[in-house]
Amino acid sequence: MDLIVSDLTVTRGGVPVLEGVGFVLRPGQALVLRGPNGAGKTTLLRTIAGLQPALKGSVSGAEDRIAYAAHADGIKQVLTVAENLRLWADVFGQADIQPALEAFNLVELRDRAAGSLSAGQKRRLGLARLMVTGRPVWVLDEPTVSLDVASVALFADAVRLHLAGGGSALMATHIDLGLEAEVLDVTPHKAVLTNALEDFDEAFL
Ligand SMILES: Nc1ncnc2c1ncn2[C@@H]1O[C@H](COP(=O)(O)OP(=O)(O)OP(=O)(O)O)[C@@H](O)[C@H]1O
Repeated sequence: MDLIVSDLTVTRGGVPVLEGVGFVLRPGQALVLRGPNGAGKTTLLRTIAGLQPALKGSVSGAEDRIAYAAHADGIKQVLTVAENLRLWADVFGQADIQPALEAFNLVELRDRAAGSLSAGQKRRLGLARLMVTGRPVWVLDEPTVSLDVASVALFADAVRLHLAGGGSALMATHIDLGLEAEVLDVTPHKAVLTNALEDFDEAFL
C-alpha cells in the first residue's frame, strides 16, 4: 500500500509552516526530506505520523502502518535493552527481538539497563525498536544523531533490509546514508503568511 500525502499544510504553534506538500511513498521506496534548520521537516513528519493535525490536505495509507522514531526515543530507563525491545515487540505482536539486537550491535548490551547506555547506544536501541514493530512505513526524524560512523552504516543496512522486504522509509536527515533514495526539498513549500497574520504580528511588535 502507498503512503499518499496530498496538498498538506502543517502548522507549528497554530501558524502554517509548510503548505502544498504532496508525494507518494511506495513499498520499497525511501524518501529523504531536505531543507534548512527550521524549515518544517519535524513538523511535517509529526503531522504525517498522526501526532498533530494538519490544517489542510490529507494523508492516506498511514493508519496503523507507521513506526515513528524521533529525538525523544521513549526508552524505559530502568528496563534492560532486551526488556525494552521485548516490551515493544509484545505491544506490536512480534515474536523475535534477536534480529533487532543483532542489526544494531546490541547483543552484548542486551542485559544492561537502558538508563546506563551512552547517547549513541540509546539511539541504536531507539532505532532497533523500528524492527520489532513490524510496521511497514518508517518515519524517521534525524535518525543518525549521536551515531558513530559504524552505527550509521548499521542503520543504513537496516533501512536497506526494510526496503528490500517491501517496507518504505520517510526521513529527515542531513547526511548521505548511501541509500538509493528520492529527495524532497521542503524549502519551496514554505508557507506564505496571510495579510491577516502579518498584520497580527506587527500589532504586537
Ligand atoms: N511552539 C512553537 N510555536 C511557533 N513556532 C514554532 C514552535 N516550535 C517550533 N516553531 C518553529 O516552527 C518552524 C519549524 O520547525 P521544525 O522543527 O519543524 O523545523 P525542522 O525543519 O525540523 O528544523 P531542524 O532541521 O532544525 O530540525 C521553525 O521555524 C521553528 O522555530
